[in-house]
Amino acid sequence: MHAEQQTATPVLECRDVERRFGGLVALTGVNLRIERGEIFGLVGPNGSGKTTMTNAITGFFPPQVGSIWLNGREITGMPPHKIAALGVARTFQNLALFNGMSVLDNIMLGRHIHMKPGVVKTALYWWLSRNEEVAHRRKVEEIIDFMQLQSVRDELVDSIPIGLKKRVELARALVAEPIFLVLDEPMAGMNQEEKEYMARFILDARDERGVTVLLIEHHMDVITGICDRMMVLSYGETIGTGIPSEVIKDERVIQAYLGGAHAKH
Ligand SMILES: Nc1ncnc2c1ncn2[C@@H]1O[C@H](COP(=O)(O)OP(=O)(O)OP(=O)(O)O)[C@@H](O)[C@H]1O
Repeated sequence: MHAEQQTATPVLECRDVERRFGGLVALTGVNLRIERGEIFGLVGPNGSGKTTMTNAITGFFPPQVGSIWLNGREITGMPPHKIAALGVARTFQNLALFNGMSVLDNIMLGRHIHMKPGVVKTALYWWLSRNEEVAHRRKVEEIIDFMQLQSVRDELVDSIPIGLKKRVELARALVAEPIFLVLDEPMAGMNQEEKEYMARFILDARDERGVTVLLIEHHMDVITGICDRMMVLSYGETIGTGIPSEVIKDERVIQAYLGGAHAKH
């Protein structure tokens, strides 16, 4: 999808977002519009505000100024679990898996937003709960197949390599059946082959599961390879937005980021 295919209601819209931490302005005047089915890249040097942006969108650190909209509904200031329940899933820059638990159980945790709580219900309507559990398990198995994790499904998550751990994180996000997926450096620490696999899974998540993606990534080859559009942050401000092949030629972007020590290929 390209910019000219804009839909009436974007999946995600940020209007004039500002986030401060004490005296530090981590984001200011950030406007962002992500259309349905886009893979949107967010790049910038270390400390430019990328993770702050994901934390603002997912409700962990709401903006103090501006607003955030999901499918036309304002979500500014909602707690993270409510935003998750509206269809936003994320993976974290530093792995957030539960060591000591299997790959399967880690992925199963991603279903919690679809599980109905209540001991009473479980006790009185055990048969209904069982049906529900079967449905959750079916979804989890579907995603394990989709992410090609069958061979490690029963392994402890601590015992598998980093490339597979990142895949488990993506699987856990996908079992939540999100409409919008925020990926914070999903390829960090990966070798070339693992990066290519991950890029393929992200494309398939969009193409086969209809997920719209915000992708934070330092590797510019990944951004230019799979993103429809991108935005560049520098010191909390937007310095470029558009189609990757054009944005990477912008002099300001080259100065702030691509020509700097942070660019990785
Ligand atoms: N919880 C916080 N408390 C205080 N300062 C914070 C907090 N989170 C982020 N910051 C500051 O906000 C600025 C932006 O940080 P952020 O982590 O969003 O950058 P980033 O672009 O994601 O960097 P990196 O590529 O290193 O992950 C930095 O100066 C950082 O120190």
